[in-house]
Amino acid sequence: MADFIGAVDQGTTSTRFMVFDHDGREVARHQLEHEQVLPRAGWVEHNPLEIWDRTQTVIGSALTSAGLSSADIAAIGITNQRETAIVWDRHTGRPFHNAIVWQDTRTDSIAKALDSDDRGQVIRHKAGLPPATYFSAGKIQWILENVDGVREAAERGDALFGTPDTWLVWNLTGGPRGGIHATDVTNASRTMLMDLTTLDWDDELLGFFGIPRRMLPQIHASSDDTAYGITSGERGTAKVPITGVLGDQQAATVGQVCFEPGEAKNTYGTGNFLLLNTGTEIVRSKNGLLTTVAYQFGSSAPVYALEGSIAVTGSAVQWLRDQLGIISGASEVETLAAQVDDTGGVYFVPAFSGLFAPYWRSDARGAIVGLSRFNTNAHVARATLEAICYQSRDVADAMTADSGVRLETLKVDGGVTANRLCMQLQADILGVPVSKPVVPETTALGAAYAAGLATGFWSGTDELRAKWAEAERWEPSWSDDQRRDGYAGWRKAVDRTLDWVDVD
Ligand SMILES: Nc1ncnc2c1ncn2[C@@H]1O[C@H](COP(=O)(O)OP(=O)(O)O)[C@@H](O)[C@H]1O
Ligand SMILES: O=P(O)(O)OC[C@H](O)CO
Repeated sequence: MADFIGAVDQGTTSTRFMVFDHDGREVARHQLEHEQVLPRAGWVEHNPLEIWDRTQTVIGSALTSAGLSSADIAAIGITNQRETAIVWDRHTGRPFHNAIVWQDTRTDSIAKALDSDDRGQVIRHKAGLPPATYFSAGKIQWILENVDGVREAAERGDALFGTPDTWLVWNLTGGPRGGIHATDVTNASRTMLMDLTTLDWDDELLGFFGIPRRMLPQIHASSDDTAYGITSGERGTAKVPITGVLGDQQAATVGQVCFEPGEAKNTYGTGNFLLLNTGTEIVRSKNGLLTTVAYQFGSSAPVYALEGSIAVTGSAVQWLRDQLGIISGASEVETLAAQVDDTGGVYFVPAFSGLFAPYWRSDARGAIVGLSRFNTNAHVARATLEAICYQSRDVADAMTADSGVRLETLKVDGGVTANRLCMQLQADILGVPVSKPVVPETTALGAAYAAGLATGFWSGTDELRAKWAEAERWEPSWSDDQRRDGYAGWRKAVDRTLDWVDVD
């Protein structure tokens, strides 16, 4: 009897496999990091074969550690870092190039050119995204133009494109021996090639980037009991149906059971991703947010979201550790920041590779401003935590402006939420309570939920909603004046970072 659902969470820094029982409780997990390949300033790559190898290992090890076999797993869900582009040979399974990761900025000139004429507006309208280096299409174009033989292979139908979900589904279902080439609506909505209204690849968008349609996977619902096939049986993954696929931030939205319009979650990891469910309505942002597909379960209508994507939040804490050396582990930032009552006038804007939402300024670079001789490492540490919260405030304000929805509570998850001081600062800076669930692994849980809904393991969203429970809550403690003045200082600091580098 298969009593469990498995979930692969293929993230930017690591890949994990988790097993959940019918109550949504974790019964097994294994996680492995992969190399961050940084060939030049601004370039970030992953080795797709390493990711595939890690995926097989974590599945096998998690099952073994819990004394389970694949016969105990009713279905698998896959969730993944989004936008990251992989192009490979359908006959050999060998990638033509390393994966170009969502953080990579090599396609700056491609993005800029699109925004210099009408194409930028067409893309915004059809795909719901602003031209930026973040999305997959420019990365595919770069591979087609810079790697020998790929364009010809793509025209012949021998080169396949996929985000990490597609790469893993194809490999898990047999690879060159009949692997299924598929993606879901949420991942497709991040490529810049899908029309949000038709949920299909769009020829005009494909034309902007010179991408042959034959390279692209079939788009399916996020929860589907047949489209993604059955695992082929290598290394502990025998004959399990893959019935859920969705991007990691959308999976966290599902794991946080944000099923009603107006419900939102914020995930604090390498970057931050705040998603607001807007229901079956497509809300086009006028304030620098993305319009994206939140999920589609089976044949039901797709549910959309507004998203504020922030590139650098938890990774700014890593920078304090690795580059400045003022802490030796991420959790130490809390102790250091708690040594002072405030930042002593310091603001840190970690615009390491420009600013994502709501600014979309690739000409910005990081700045620490407001320094006086009085300031210490502790002020910088506290300013780093505040920067995570102020960037989230920027996107929350943009969401209110776009949708009219004023958050009543912010549901949070991700690695940084272990930092209680940061969560208190978030409540103070937003002026709304911050709430963290009992199961912090909302991303893997959301993928498991999508997979389990498809097979009837769970009956529907009402059953899932009943499983959500609060573990911790932080109430705002700042006065309105303090909140207003603090935010005004942040906006001034952001201004200082703009127009810093010449992207041409
Ligand atoms: N106690 C902490 N305080 C602040 N940041 C933290 C803390 N613990 C972890 N982090 C940050 O959280 C991030 C990892 O979170 P995680 O959710 O695993 O991210 P991802 O899925 O993006 O890899 C790292 O950038 C790390 O610096
Ligand atoms: O892998 P994560 O958790 O850093 O998430 C990355 C996002 O999907 C990028 O859009």
